[in-house]
Amino acid sequence: MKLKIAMIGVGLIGGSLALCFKGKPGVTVMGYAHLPELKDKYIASGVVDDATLSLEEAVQDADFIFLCVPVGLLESYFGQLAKLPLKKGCIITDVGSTKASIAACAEHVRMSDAYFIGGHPMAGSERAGVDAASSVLFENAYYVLTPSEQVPEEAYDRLSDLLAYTRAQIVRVEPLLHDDIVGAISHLPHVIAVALVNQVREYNESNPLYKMLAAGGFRDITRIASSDAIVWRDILLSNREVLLGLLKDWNGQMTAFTEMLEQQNGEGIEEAFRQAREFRSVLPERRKGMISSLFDLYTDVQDAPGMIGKIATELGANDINLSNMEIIENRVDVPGIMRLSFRQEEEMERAKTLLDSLGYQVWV
Ligand SMILES: NC(=O)c1ccc[n+]([C@@H]2O[C@H](COP(=O)([O-])OP(=O)(O)OC[C@H]3O[C@@H](n4cnc5c(N)ncnc54)[C@H](O)[C@@H]3O)[C@@H](O)[C@H]2O)c1
Ligand SMILES: O=C(O)C(=O)C[C@]1(C(=O)O)C=C[C@@H](O)C=C1
Repeated sequence: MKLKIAMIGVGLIGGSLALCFKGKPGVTVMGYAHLPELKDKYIASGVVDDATLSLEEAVQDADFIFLCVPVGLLESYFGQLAKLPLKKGCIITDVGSTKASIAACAEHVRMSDAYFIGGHPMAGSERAGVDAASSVLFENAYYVLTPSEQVPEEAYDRLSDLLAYTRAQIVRVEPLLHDDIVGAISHLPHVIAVALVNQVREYNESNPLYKMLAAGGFRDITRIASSDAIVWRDILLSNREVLLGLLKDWNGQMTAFTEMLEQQNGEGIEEAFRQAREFRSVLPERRKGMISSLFDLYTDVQDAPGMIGKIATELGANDINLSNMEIIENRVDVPGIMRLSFRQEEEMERAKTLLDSLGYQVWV
């Protein structure tokens, strides 16, 4: 059986989905690019089988159309698709990080012969663009689908079957509930991370020691502050009402901390940390396939330039794939610390054993 899949927007998410589908039996993945340079890039990157600058050509005879553009562009694409001839039974889906406004928008546009099923893979990264795409991004992640009651089970099953190639776990959720929950666990954290980085950025203007001393804690809580500005502008504006409520509650949390500090309430602070640790300890494990799930090792480095090459060579010679390496502290008078990141836990363990045996002081 032949299947044509049209990817509208081939960035981090569209590109990662394309990589999951490309090369599967009978599947052809066609990318739509809105700029000539992107069309060439999509083809050269090998993420799609072909790419076109014509939306009509991209969706012609497509069995599935994936809208993988920033949320703010979806309304315009629904409008354009409604005017194009689509294959009977074609499934249109999106990957937007909000669902209620998108579902409402899709309902207003009559797309003859096609079904719309909202979607949202709960996996991603702070990176953007096709260069960041990965075939394992969705492995073990949840993939939310939000079909309306008008969508026949047969269409829902066809999309779920196709998404099996992502190795994500499909979960069906109501759009409004999705936005409440994802607002709290994804959108609010992005706002907090950005606000925190900007607060410290302002302090740093008067004293660069802020940046120099920023260590693990600051990095851990602020990785997502590097996320794409346009993608996140659209997400936050689309889930505005939910976020306004969440920010009110967040201000309440901050007020509680302010009061505990004013009253020197040590017990209250201890209790807040205990409750948070308990809840966090029952969150799902770091999911292996996700781009953001790197396994880190740390080691002391005396002479950084020489050491980087030496350690990379040792790991390479032992077939250990290093995903990233970075000196996170490097002052003339103090030994630096090097962070080595691996995609797989097993590779990190092998690197640890190897570096231990070579006399490096290594810790996880
Ligand atoms: N980044 C994440 O972690 C994440 C996770 C899940 C879902 N999402 C959702 O996925 C969608 C895409 O986000 P992303 O992270 O892949 O962003 P991205 O910037 O990596 O990809 C967006 C793609 O859309 C293309 N594009 C921009 N304007 C376009 C236009 N007018 N017409 C056609 N293509 C256009 C860009 O060139 C790019 O290829 C968003 O709706 C976002 O909410 C993001
Ligand atoms: O890991 C990250 O960098 C992400 O931001 C991924 C993340 C999230 O907040 O968990 C971001 C947006 C999504 O829509 C889904 C997942």
